[in-house]
Amino acid sequence: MTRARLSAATISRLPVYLRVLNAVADEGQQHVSSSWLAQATGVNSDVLRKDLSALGSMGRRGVGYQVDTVKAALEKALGLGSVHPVVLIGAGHLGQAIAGYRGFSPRGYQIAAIIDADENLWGTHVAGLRVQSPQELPDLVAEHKIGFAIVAVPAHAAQAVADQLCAAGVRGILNFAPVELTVPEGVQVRGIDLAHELQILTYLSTGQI
Ligand SMILES: NC(=O)c1ccc[n+]([C@@H]2O[C@H](COP(=O)([O-])OP(=O)(O)OC[C@H]3O[C@@H](n4cnc5c(N)ncnc54)[C@H](O)[C@@H]3O)[C@@H](O)[C@H]2O)c1
Repeated sequence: MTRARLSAATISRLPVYLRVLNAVADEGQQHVSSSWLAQATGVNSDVLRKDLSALGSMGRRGVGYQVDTVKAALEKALGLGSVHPVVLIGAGHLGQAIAGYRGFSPRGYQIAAIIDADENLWGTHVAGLRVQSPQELPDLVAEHKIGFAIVAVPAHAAQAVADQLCAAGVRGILNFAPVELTVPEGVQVRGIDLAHELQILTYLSTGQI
């Protein structure tokens, strides 16, 4: 199995399977059936079986899935098990909330540095980390071997920030700014837009935006 063979849709479901299996493992359960796991994750059982078979041959007829085995395969596929340092760009309202979020480290991500262009913020601390200037970005990326960035700057600044990140060697950007980023081949961008999600929800629930 190579991770590249998984579709984006499959990859997006893997954390959901893992979250449910972690809860099951915490309760001491060792096996789950595919139909139970499908229901618990809200995924069609054919889709679930296909997703998990892409990670290896794990399910056994009559026994189901061994929780630890599937968890290990999911963690490996998602690159968990090691800590991924992340740089956060933008220490404003959203940046501060992200920096304070405690859900990253249990899943293998650690905010290693925070950058902001506002010199009034340099030297102040957010979630225990010193806010640093954009000039320090290349050194920070190299020093902490940072591969990922979270962008929480205004839309008009986001492309320039993305350019700086790519030049510094960052390979993956989680972008909260409401703008499409252009990046070189080999760099991945995932955009998150809560208003956009609400619009989709509105359409799905009322048929109107
Ligand atoms: N995706 C979402 O659902 C969602 C939700 C809230 C906010 N946002 C977006 O997140 C971004 C931040 O929102 P906010 O409310 O935190 O704004 P904010 O104004 O409170 O903070 C933005 C911070 O970015 C800094 N900044 C500006 N240009 C910079 C640059 N070139 N390099 C480094 N830092 C720079 C500013 O100094 C400021 O501290 C905005 O683009 C906003 O639209 C997205």
